[in-house]
Amino acid sequence: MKHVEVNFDGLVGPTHNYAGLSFGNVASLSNAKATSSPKSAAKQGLAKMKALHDMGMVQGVLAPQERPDIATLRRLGFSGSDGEVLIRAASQAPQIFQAVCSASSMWTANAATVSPGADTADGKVHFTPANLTNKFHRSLEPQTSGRILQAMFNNGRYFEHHTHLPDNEHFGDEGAANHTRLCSNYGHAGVEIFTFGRYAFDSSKPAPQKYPARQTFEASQAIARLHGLSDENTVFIQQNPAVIDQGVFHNDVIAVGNQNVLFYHQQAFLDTEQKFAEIQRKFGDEPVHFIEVSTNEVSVEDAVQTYLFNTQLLTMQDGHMAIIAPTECQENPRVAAYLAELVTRNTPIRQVHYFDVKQSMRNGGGPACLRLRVALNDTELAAVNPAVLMNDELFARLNQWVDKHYRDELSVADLSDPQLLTESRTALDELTQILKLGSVYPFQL
Ligand SMILES: NCCC[C@H](NC(=O)CCC(=O)O)C(=O)O
Repeated sequence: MKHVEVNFDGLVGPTHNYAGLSFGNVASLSNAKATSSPKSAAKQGLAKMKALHDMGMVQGVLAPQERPDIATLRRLGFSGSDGEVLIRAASQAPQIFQAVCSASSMWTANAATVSPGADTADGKVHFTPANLTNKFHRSLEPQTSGRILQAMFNNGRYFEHHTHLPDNEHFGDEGAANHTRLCSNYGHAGVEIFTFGRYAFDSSKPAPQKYPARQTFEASQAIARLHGLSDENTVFIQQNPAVIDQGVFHNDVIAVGNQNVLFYHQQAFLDTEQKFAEIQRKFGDEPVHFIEVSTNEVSVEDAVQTYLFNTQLLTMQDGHMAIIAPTECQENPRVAAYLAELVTRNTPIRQVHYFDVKQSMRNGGGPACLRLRVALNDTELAAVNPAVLMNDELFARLNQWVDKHYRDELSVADLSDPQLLTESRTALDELTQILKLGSVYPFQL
């Protein structure tokens, strides 16, 4: 049986904007209030999806969420017609209003944690949407993420969907951005590495001082239990609190893994030596390539600015690996030199491909944030809703859809235009037909 890793990229929604909502995420705060381009953001994302499809990867699309989120504004006491709710919230509580307009569901690495059937006790692929409790604008995502994932992986024989963890900081869960899976082959049981930022129930343990640790140890453990993972194929490792305080708000800003490679920064973790020995022991006889980037080669600051580690590490059809990097890496001489040298070393990584995803980068989301990985065998892949898988026709159709519905420019002030709500709902209604998702949005239920 053949096994592949499918990347499901988030399609950028029509309200993509820069509102400075993510304390601890340097790019989000420094680009607050800049004018965005939802149309070019969506097209940059689609171009990356199409390029990966053309490289021979199986590529999927994950639909965006309904924004502005009128249902949440009603829960918060704003009333009247949908237009009145919007106008009232925008004038009475502009910050809350901006948060319910965020297109942050585009970063699908935070949509869920996924464990492939090779790792789970019942042999099914398990999905748990991330509760994203640390940021209000992101905490609005899990229910709709769950419905969209159900509509994409809609077969109880192969796919198991869990409810997101309790909505509380103790169980703060950021999904696959803090989860890496190493394996000798996508179809073999692997080692699932859960990286957490702090212990929720033990304040004596190390924790960041300046910026929040979004993922807790207890949340990571709950996901491993829900997914039926064994001790022998899980490792829990703490992120170095000092790098969280330098803007590494998710582990995928400082490390990325694929198959037998873990590419990481020297300062990424705590107890690195001991934990890597555990990873190697659980991985088995074949050696893991632990590719460490030292602080001398690339500083944490450069890593945060360029997203060197928020890259996709993909196994190409010839068995070698390629790095999918943002153009910010190419523009930084130290990082560009590092990558040029890396591909000449004796490791599985042989190529680097640069992509312009600047619209997403300005909010702190690189190529890896934009995708959710799902390792599947042939039978499971055949059970995935085929309308969400990228091909030439879907690429053309989605580009036309973006051209028809998206604005070229959007400023924070434009978010209170009632017309934007109508445009967004019209676009999403049509999208659910293109992707054959059925009714997934609050306005459709
Ligand atoms: N994995 C990348 C996630 C980036 C995301 N940025 C944001 O939500 C910024 C939105 C804004 O500031 O408008 C976050 O921090 O969770």
